Amino acid sequence: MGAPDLLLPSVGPEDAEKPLYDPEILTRLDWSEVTHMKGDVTSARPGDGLCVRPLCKADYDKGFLQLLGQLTKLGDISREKFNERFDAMRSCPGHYYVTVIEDTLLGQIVGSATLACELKFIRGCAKRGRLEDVVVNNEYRGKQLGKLIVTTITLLAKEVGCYKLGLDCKDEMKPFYGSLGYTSEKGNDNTMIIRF
Ligand SMILES: CC(=O)SCCNC(=O)CCNC(=O)[C@H](O)C(C)(C)COP(=O)(O)OP(=O)(O)OC[C@H]1O[C@@H](n2cnc3c(N)ncnc32)[C@H](O)[C@@H]1OP(=O)(O)O
Repeated sequence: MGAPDLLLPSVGPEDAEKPLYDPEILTRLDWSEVTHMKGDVTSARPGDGLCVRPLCKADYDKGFLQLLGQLTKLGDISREKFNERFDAMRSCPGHYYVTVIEDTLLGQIVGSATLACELKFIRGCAKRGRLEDVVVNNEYRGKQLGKLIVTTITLLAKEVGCYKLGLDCKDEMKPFYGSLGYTSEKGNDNTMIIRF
């Protein structure tokens, strides 16, 4: 028996394409009351060559992390570390919905956002959603992909039973989220944090 090939990918092709969450949920989103998308764009009809779907491990090779690098500091993330984090998320069904837009013609991830769900005791054991890590590749901005990915996550949160969906953003982003139905609550428009 020869020495193991160290260049082999750590996951087989089937595992690489396995979605983080059931993509069927995306087919159930109700876009009927969304009026802010031009050209009747939805997650099912995102535009020529585009596809909205859950993250999969193969996206490591499709520029997913480089895209997140346009949002914030990324750090050094090996394939192994990425796969471990992906598996940890997939082992908590109903909690992590990392959703991407792929340009299928180029095989590149060009947009992403995450719905993270938090289970509560309050409100009769309710579920609260958080919209996280919204980013569109800078070469694709201004083409409604930001609106598309945020609206997809908003409808997804409703579909999976969140009673509310929150986000933190800089002041300059408030008009963007405001145009998509998000509001600051009266007397509670400051989110306070402690960084570690
Ligand atoms: C909860 C969070 O994750 S907050 C972090 C948000 N992400 C970032 O700041 C990362 C860097 N920025 C980006 O990736 C992109 O600029 C995004 C995601 C904010 C917007 O993506 P785009 O694809 O350019 O947005 P899209 O084309 O859908 O624009 C929608 C509307 O929002 C407006 N808009 C877009 N970006 C901004 C902005 N930074 N500030 C104010 N308005 C904006 C557009 O002018 C457009 O208005 P229109 O419909 O009247 O033409």
